Amino acid sequence: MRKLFIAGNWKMHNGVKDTEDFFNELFNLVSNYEKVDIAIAPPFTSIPKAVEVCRTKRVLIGAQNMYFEDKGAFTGEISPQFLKELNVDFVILGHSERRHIFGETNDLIAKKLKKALNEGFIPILCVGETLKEREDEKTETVLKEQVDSAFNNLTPDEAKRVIIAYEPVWAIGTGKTATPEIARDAHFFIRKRIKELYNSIVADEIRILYGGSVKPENAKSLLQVDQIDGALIGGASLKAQSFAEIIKIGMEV
Ligand SMILES: O=C(CO)COP(=O)(O)O
Repeated sequence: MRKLFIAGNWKMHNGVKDTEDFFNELFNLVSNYEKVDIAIAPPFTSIPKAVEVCRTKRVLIGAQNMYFEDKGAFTGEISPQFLKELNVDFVILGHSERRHIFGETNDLIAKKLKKALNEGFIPILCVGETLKEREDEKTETVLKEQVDSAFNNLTPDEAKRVIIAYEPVWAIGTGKTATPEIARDAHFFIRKRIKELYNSIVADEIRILYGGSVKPENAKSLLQVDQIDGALIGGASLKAQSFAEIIKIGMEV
């Protein structure tokens, strides 16, 4: 049985003060959430505050990106060692904004994924097609390329530790959510591919989250789908109230 993973990706929102306020409010709204895993990826500069205020809580704190080298002349990049110093639990890799705004390639993402696993982080690998790719009926081709490239160099034990987030680019920040059927088909395809690359044990264990305009209003219909093992939430994770509502829905499905 895969435990639901409810994660917030704050993107470039919530500085230190807003981070502290968010968690204070969240812990007032939800105290009992042992049935699900909760995770938040704040901006780098808010991570120490998030780790501090969550010290006695069961909330995973993550980074939104990471480089694959430990140190060197890589202006603007963040070393996995620096994240370890901050006690970061997980790292989001290959988010569509990294792929499409900052030009990250499948090859670069694969290197980061291997490094994240070597350093003991839980990686959340994001995959997903653009609207044009979906309209051109290339969704499965794109997902296969992204998955194959990322897992190319991973052992079965490493593969099991990866969390995949299916985030169709056309559903991110647009208010257009994939229907539960579209999400289920994509998750099923990804899990089938993992089974072909490894075996059914890895495929059954790996968690696949859905991301793209998840909100309290649609969370139930998505989270109750058997193939959907949680959510990676952007906009609706910025406010404690809406994130708490989604956690409560996750506890009930
Ligand atoms: O990109 C996302 C999470 O990583 C989804 O963002 P929204 O929930 O704002 O659509």
